[in-house]
Amino acid sequence: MTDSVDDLAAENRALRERMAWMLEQAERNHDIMMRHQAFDLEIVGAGSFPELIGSIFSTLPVISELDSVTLSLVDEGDDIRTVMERLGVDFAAYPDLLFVAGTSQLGLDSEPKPLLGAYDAQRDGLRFPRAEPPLQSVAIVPLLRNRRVIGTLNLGSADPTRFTPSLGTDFVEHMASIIAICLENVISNEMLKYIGLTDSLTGVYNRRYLDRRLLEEIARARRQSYDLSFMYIDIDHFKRINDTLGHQGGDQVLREVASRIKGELRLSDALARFGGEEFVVLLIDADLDSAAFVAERIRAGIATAMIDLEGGVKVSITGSIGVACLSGAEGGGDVAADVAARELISHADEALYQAKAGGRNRVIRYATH
Ligand SMILES: Nc1nc2c(ncn2[C@@H]2O[C@H](COP(=O)(O)OP(=O)(O)OP(=O)(O)O)[C@@H](O)[C@H]2O)c(=O)[nH]1
Repeated sequence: MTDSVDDLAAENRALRERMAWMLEQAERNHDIMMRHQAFDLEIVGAGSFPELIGSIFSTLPVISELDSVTLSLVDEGDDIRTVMERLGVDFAAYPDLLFVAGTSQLGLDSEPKPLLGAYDAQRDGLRFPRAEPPLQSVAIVPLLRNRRVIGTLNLGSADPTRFTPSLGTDFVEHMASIIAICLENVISNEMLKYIGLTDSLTGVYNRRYLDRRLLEEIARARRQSYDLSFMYIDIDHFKRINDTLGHQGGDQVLREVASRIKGELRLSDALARFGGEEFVVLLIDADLDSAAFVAERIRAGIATAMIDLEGGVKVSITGSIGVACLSGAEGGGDVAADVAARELISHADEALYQAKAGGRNRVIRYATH
């Protein structure tokens, strides 16, 4: 009798313990689900590429209790990288964001399915360039959009039992599908942004971008008391080039001139095509003397070497440049930033007019009377 009571009590205890464990698991799963739901909302709401990537790298390892999370993205022709860099993304800040030139370099099977199992230094080393502590198991999950593989989400754990080949993949696949949608969305948004801010013929910025940037830079230059300079560059007798070489020849000249101007600038300077054969340059932290010095280099760069056009034709051209400066010492006076911007542009334009009137192929500085 006592035995059976004892047995019952033991069984009861065991059942209670099991129940407590199950409750704990259920609570833990609920917790994980809630954290993932919050993560889904966070990434769906990301407004830009850096914001999305930042969320993935900072939040996902924490909520999933992973030791390493990296992304490999397919970037044929370096388009994504080029555009993001032009939009100011600093890739050095995202060492876990990796690019490959084609899907074949993702290391997936021909049927793109998640690969789960033990960490293999030879196979996975490149996917987890900075894994610390050393990884023991990994999940390589394809990022798919309309059956196209756009990359992989790489999850690494120091726990050898975390990812095993027999583990179900629904959860990681769901996570990867949301990440893939978000990635595609932000990348196309950033591409559209880029197209809206650049000149399709030459690839340099357009007027819309420069007008906006100029306002931001004026505000910053005032806060930090440095000089801003502005350059108006106009190709001389461009109409003749079009007349003799045709519009296509003229377009080639515009592209070459844009590239020669760019070659003389610092990364912080902004070059834009204002339309037609007019280019402008905004130079950050440059007084009138240094801007005129750069302008002189640009003038020489345009005039010195002949331009090779398709079909073996060579053409020699020159450009006229007007330079003006907004002094940091004055802080642009009391006028509003948009008024200061218009003044700066019109001063450079006035100097350009003088350069044209004075015989072209020259640099003229705007002089305050
Ligand atoms: N090929 C090409 N030509 C363009 C483009 N936009 C404007 N143009 C041409 O640029 C020329 C500008 O000529 P003008 O403004 O008269 O000046 P210019 O001949 O350069 O003479 P100056 O500026 O006085 O030295 C016109 O023939 C326009 O048709 C373009 O996108 N491509």
